[in-house]
Amino acid sequence: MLSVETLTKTYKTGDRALSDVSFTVPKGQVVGLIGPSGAGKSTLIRCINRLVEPSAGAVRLNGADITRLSNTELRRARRRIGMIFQEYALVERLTVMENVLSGRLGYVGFWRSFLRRYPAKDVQMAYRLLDRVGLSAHVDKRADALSGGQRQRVGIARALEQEPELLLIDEPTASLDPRTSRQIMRLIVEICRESGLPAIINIHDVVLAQQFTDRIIGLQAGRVVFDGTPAQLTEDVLTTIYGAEDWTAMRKGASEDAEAEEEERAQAKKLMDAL
Ligand SMILES: Nc1ncnc2c1ncn2[C@@H]1O[C@H](COP(=O)(O)OP(=O)(O)OP(=O)(O)O)[C@@H](O)[C@H]1O
Repeated sequence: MLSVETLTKTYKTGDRALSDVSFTVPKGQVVGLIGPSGAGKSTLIRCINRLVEPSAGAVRLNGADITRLSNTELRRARRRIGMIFQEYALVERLTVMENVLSGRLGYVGFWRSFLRRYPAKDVQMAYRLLDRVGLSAHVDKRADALSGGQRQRVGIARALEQEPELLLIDEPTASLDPRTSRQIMRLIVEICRESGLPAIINIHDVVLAQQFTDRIIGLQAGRVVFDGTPAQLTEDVLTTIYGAEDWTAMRKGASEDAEAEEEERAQAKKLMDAL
């Protein structure tokens, strides 16, 4: 379980990015983190793994307060926090398997990883995970030969190869088309449920967050202004989080995406019927 307690961050510039943010995420729960640009979503994710040092408050992962750890202890704790990124962060010239195995870098010694001699159990786990994310047929391909959706699947398998106790996910679908985005969100949520992993997903796409996550936390100017189920996220709440103008624009964008996709589907059906 993850517990964030009165977390506050003030940058050196004086910007107060987070104010007294508190919530807990139980095992297996997927939380969508939403809010307008500058609300503090990235800062929150980065404070949880201490890529950004919090100014005050605590972050407890299964009991241990991450904000109080020494550098050595922090390195060890970070092994247990899997990150998934918008731009995948793969090593392009390495194979799918090698990219997944790099999730073990925090565990194996330097020479072993340098020589790419991973223990057999790590390799077995990587095969199992690649099968789970649907990439069994692409194990030996170079990362730069994959589609965006396949790359993100490698990113997911690499994070899981760390045997994490928490997943922090930053805009996992921002570089993907709407259909692939839904597949990736579905995969992430299924995996978290089946392995009891808590996850926080920083996500711009409110419709996608509502469709797939268990719970949504809305940030505005560094404060939690909504914490509830997707069903509780009403138009009124969204207007409060984003402001009337921005929410109307976002909603219009989302319905245009859905219309474009419907159109695409109809075209594809016509083509199939004509064959
Ligand atoms: N390194 C930094 N130094 C100073 N201020 C920062 C820094 N990083 C972020 N901020 C400020 O902290 C606030 C929150 O920024 P943050 O990037 O966390 O928001 P966000 O919700 O992730 O935005 P976006 O959706 O645009 O990525 C903003 O006011 C931002 O200007």
